[in-house]
Amino acid sequence: MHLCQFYIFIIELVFIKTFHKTIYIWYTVYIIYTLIERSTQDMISNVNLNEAQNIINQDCFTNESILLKILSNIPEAIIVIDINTKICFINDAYCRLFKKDKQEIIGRLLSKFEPLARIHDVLKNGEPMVGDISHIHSANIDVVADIMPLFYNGTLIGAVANMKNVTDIIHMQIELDHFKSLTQFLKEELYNNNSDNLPDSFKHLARQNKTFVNILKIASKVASTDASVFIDGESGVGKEVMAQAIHSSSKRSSGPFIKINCSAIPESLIESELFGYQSGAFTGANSNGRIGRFESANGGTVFLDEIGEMSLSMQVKFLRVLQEKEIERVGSNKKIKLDFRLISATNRNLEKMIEDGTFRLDLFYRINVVPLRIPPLRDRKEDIPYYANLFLEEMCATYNKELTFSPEVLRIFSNYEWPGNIRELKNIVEQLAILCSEDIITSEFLSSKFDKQIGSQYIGNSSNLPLNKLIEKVEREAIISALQCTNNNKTHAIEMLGISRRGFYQKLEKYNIKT
Ligand SMILES: Nc1ncnc2c1ncn2[C@@H]1O[C@H](COP(=O)(O)OP(=O)(O)OP(=O)(O)O)[C@@H](O)[C@H]1O
Repeated sequence: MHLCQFYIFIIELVFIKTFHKTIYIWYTVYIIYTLIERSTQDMISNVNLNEAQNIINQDCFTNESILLKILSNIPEAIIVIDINTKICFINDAYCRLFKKDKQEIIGRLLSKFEPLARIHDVLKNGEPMVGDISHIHSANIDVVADIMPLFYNGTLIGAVANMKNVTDIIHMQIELDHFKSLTQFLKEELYNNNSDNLPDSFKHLARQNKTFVNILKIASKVASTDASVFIDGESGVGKEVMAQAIHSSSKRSSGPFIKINCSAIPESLIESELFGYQSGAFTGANSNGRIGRFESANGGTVFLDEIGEMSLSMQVKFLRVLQEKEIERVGSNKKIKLDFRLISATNRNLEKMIEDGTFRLDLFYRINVVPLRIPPLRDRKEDIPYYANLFLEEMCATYNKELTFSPEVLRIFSNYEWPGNIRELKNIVEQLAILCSEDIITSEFLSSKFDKQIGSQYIGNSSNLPLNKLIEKVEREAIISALQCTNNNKTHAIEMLGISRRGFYQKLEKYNIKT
């Protein structure tokens, strides 16, 4: 449709409108119909093959004016200058990009108003420049350019450049680089192993195991942010303990820590449990209404435990709350804004559940901003004596006793697999503290599940060694173990081993044990 046709259309419309509404509508339909018809005819004439063939037969593609027309219509900005930098040709895209008028610029010297343009370098050395990205000062834009020298009979006579505006891309690239280095910096900060000592809330959670100490360092750093943390690990490894430590060392520590055990809430009660309800919301509801778990976590931390046990319908409800950070109580349509930090945990493989279609990927992304994987106790054996002594101290305080472990028991504990992890260890220590009638807990008090470890604690698979070698091996391991149990306190280790101080130091030297 031509522009003038469009104007006629408007004038006709305005004119007729002053007469009558019905005529106006019919006339509008008529005008639109005729315009569509006319423009269709235009299109057909545009693709008139005979006419096109005639033009081609006139050798149009070698015709200078047609070639210039083609150049003019190319969407990339094109400029041709001669050896003196005089501008000989620019196309329409160039005028648009640099906001220049053809008449104003043709014949002028480019070196006068764009002295730093790369095209001057091509004029100097006759070498092409391909994919060159540069900033054009006069237009304050960034362009990517291909610049070719123009030779005539071997003599350099000028250069041609075609350019594309990449200002937005360059800005995006700069932003991307900025965020890349920021992410890198934050990653290094987060995972930096040589960081300062752990804050108090994390200190007591581990002693020697490097992997776990590093996890604690990450957790302590992330605690100061509001990022969602996702903790996974086998049952009893200490996921809830970790969540508590993060909360305690966060800026929300004075706020509530609300645990929601996803497997413990029946599907029918979920909404009222989580979101609360208004008075009279349903039969049997408390007449004063009740606030839900999310609302009671306001200003603090929500710990979503066993998140892998959630039904898909429950996941949808959770996702909405996490996205919008607002809830509606059952029986009310008033939205309540909430402010809480989310820590979730599971002992299930969520990646596998996503593959199986039983866990939503979008929910996974929302909860899993900083992942923390807690290793099982069998992979951090060096801390077993520490945990055992820590729990024994607690139990002694509870049951008003004074007990210690014999080194042998601590060695047995260190060799056991602990399928129930720290929870199992804590339970065993409590049982022993209750049952043991003597000051020192020896292997006699251990249940039959430790029989394998009792039998092989020193010998292991070395029973084919000659006796003197076997004794040396057992001695060496007993000393190392006593040192581990006492956290390298030599006086206590000597007491545990029941040997003289002199004998202890001789053996340290003999077995090359570094303390
Ligand atoms: N690092 C630790 N230091 C001291 N006690 C710990 C530590 N980790 C765990 N415990 C103790 O072990 C027991 C189990 O810990 P917790 O409940 O945090 O484990 P969990 O991984 O959340 O278990 P589940 O997956 O079954 O919910 C608790 O009694 C806890 O006090």
